[in-house]
Amino acid sequence: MNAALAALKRVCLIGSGNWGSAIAKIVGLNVMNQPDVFEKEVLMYVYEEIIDGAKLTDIINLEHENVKYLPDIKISPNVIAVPDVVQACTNADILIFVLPHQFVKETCEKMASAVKPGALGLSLIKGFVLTEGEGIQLVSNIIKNTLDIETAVLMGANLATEVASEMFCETTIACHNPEYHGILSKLFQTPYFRVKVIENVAGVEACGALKNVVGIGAGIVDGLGFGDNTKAAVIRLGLMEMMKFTKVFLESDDISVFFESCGIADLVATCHGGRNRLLGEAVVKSMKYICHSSYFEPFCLSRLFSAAAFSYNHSSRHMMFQVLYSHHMAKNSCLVFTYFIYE
Ligand SMILES: NC(=O)c1ccc[n+]([C@@H]2O[C@H](COP(=O)([O-])OP(=O)(O)OC[C@H]3O[C@@H](n4cnc5c(N)ncnc54)[C@H](O)[C@@H]3O)[C@@H](O)[C@H]2O)c1
Ligand SMILES: O=P(O)(O)OC[C@H](O)CO
Repeated sequence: MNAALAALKRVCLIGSGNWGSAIAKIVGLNVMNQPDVFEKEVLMYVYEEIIDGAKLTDIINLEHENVKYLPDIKISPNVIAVPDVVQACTNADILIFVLPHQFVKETCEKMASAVKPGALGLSLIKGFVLTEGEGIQLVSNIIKNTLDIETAVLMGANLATEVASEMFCETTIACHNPEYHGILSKLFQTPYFRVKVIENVAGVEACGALKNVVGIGAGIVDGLGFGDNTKAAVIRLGLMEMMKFTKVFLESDDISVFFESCGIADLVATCHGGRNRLLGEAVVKSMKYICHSSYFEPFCLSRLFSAAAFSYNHSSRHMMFQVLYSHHMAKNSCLVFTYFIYE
């Protein structure tokens, strides 16, 4: 192992929402319990908000609880909330990114001059970044290219509130450099949060992003009251589409990744207990009918990474749900999630 890897590691968290706060609980305790591996203090960048007249950072530092995004869960006191992202990342060796994907690029640009050369990035962000011109990009590539650091990912069937309540689950970490595998396990593994580390970063990350789309489809099925058999069909078809996407757009034939926690397990968890599922259900219940080719995006804001078209004909009970997620990616190529459900 090289000298840089052997020195004590300073960890920071970039993001502090529902998942960021749950992960802060794990990382804070693991860092404290391994003083031979990690520095004790973990700075956590918190996008400042005022809650009942008080700053969220002050509340977290006084009460050791993120009262807005993860109430009733205590975070260990060595996790210090800071509102300045540059302060949070300065001198850190491991930077854990857990922001909603739409904020990642601007946040990295602010951090660029302060990040330690040779630091390791780790993205827990599930989504793709869509920009005019460059099309769909992996979040890990945005971090890697903006900060010039190696970037790993962590994805899995990890609904934040369940993890925070210490209910058993598994997760998948992917990192190209095997020298980091051990330290990443030490940072995240607990008796209830079981870590497997592999090397297929793009495959793991694609699973985390694509399952959101299927989760919205599952919510639509729930909203329409179509039952568990239909939802199982959507999950199966969705998994096949996820595989097809990674083969076509990431040129990856590695299907083993779909059988890790980041794959089928996260798909099932999201389709039953995720917010993407809630979104799909809420859209159907609140709107009943959405014209064909109306754009889904305004309704779900950041939750969908691309434009989607949805149509439902109530009288014939025929539903079609499409996500045109490759529209901007390559000229003349367009892979489409399409669910046809007839009764
Ligand atoms: N919640 C889960 O169960 C869960 C589990 C696994 C992965 N994830 C993924 O983790 C990522 C973060 O999700 P979350 O659930 O923690 O978020 P969240 O929806 O709970 O919170 C949103 C966060 O964004 C912050 N924010 C708002 N405006 C901002 C800005 N302009 N700049 C920077 N930050 C801003 C808020 O302060 C808050 O911390 C997502 O990619 C999500 O898919 C979530
Ligand atoms: O609430 P969702 O749908 O964003 O899913 C949360 C997590 O990704 C589940 O692992």
